[in-house]
Amino acid sequence: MKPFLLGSRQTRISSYPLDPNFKSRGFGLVNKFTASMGADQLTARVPHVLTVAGSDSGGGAGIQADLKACGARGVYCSTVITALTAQNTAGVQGVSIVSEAFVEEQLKSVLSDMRVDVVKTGMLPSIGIIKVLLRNLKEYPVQAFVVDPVLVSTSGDILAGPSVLDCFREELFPVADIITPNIKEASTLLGGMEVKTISDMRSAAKLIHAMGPRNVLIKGGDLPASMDAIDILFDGNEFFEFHSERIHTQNTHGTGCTMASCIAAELAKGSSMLPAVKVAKHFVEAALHYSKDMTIGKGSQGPFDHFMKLKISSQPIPFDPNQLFLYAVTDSRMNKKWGRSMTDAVKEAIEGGATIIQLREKESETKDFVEAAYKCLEICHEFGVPLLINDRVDVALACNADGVHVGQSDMPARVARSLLGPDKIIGVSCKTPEQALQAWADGADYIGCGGVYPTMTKANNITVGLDGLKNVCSASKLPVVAIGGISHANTCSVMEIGCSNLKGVAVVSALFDQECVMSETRNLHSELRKHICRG
Ligand SMILES: Nc1ncnc2c1ncn2[C@@H]1O[C@H](COP(=O)(O)OP(=O)(O)OP(=O)(O)O)[C@@H](O)[C@H]1O
Ligand SMILES: Cc1ncc(CO)c(N)n1
Ligand SMILES: [Mg+2]
Repeated sequence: MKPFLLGSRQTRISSYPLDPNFKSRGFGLVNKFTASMGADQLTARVPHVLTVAGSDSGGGAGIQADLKACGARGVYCSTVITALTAQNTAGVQGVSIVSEAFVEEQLKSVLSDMRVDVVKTGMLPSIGIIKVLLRNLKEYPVQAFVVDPVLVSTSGDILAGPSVLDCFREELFPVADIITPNIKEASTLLGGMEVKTISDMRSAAKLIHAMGPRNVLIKGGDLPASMDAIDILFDGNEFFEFHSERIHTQNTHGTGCTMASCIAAELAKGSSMLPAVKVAKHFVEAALHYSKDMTIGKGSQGPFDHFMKLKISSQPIPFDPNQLFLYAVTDSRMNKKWGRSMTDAVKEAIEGGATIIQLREKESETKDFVEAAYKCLEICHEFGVPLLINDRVDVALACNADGVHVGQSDMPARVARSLLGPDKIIGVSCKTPEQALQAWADGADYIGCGGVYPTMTKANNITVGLDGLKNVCSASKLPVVAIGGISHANTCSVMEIGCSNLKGVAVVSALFDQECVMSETRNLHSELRKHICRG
């Protein structure tokens, strides 16, 4: 990924909206609600973008893109719908324009009640709707006004006819803090002027700036496919070029709406214009990259995944207590001793029957750990086996592992849960009934109890014995896996303590400090199965 090439000199862009010198173009710095707010309310404020745009039934562009972009960027988004479109991945099949009166009713409902920081517009299909909007913004001033002059969809369908062009140029643009035309829109706004190169984009930005907006961003998504995706920002003094790698995908439906919403969201959070555009550009690039192979419909142009969560491979494997049956914990020192990579160790253990894997890496650099964890996750998911990371919540997040295992002196399970969300697996090492109850209260999924027997793997570890294990199991509301010095030889004694929530054994040396990981895992698996048969 290439760095952004921002202009060599950094011109002053009004630091917005926290800079008291900043004056929004059209609607003044202070919204009625801000002025009447106490300090307490200000500290608890939620950044808020109101989008005034059309609905896309396909969910990729328009209002739906705006909601998702703001949600992904941590900003509240309210919506005033100007038109309904029947739209999908093939194009626009129909448009139904909302009446001016009802657009006004929606505007009043939102603006008279909520504190809106930034208004962003998309599809504004009639002069009447534009005028209603401008009138209401005068009555309810906001801090910034972002205009995406939507005219034609990428599929070539008209979303706002030529009749609105004069009103755009004469009334809307002069009060906008930024307008964000794509190449075709820039050309149309300039009476058909050719916009095909970076140099054309610069000329167009300058000419459109003369129509009155504070900033003009010409988006280059539709430049020839061989070029990087380059956008040009002109603030009246200086040009800034934003370069990103062109992602080879058809899933670009809604990139423009998303870009403008993301700029609006950053402004609502208090950013100034230049960093807001930069963040928006990064966001669109990352989301396109993530979604490049996604399929939603039969048509040629798909939407992208704003939350970057839809890929099957990124879905965590849900927790099932039976996964604790044969719990393999890899050990970096043992792998080194036997000349194995972490991935080889994981693969062999899974092929031998391991039902869950934990990576316990005490030695390698974080970069190498993350890289190896990625590869292990791929292998684990090929077999439907969850992958947990010992101690390192950061590594689990970075490689999107299925969860973590934390000890009593690691990150508290409650904090890990808030960072990892409700779906990831969290295990906690416990030696006492009190710790087991705490783990349950903190939102853990299972307990690792031990050392059951003395072990060389963990220095200075207190051995709780079979009695300690029994105490923890009896007190625990969570499933338990026994750990510490467990091998083929003593597995039966462990599993026969008579606690139904003891679901399996976790092993390190018995699998990995051995010549053949796969056959040792297989042997242990058959030993465990004997217990099931008896139980
Ligand atoms: N294939 C791509 N790879 C990387 N960035 C892209 C790609 N296509 C578009 N972009 C970027 O996405 C943003 C939106 O630009 P684009 O020119 O596609 O807007 P648009 O035509 O208004 O979008 P749409 O009409 O699909 O909502 C810009 O930052 C652009 O550079
Ligand atoms: C509703 C709507 N707004 C904007 C666009 C432009 O992407 C679209 N395709 N549909
Ligand atoms: Mg486009």
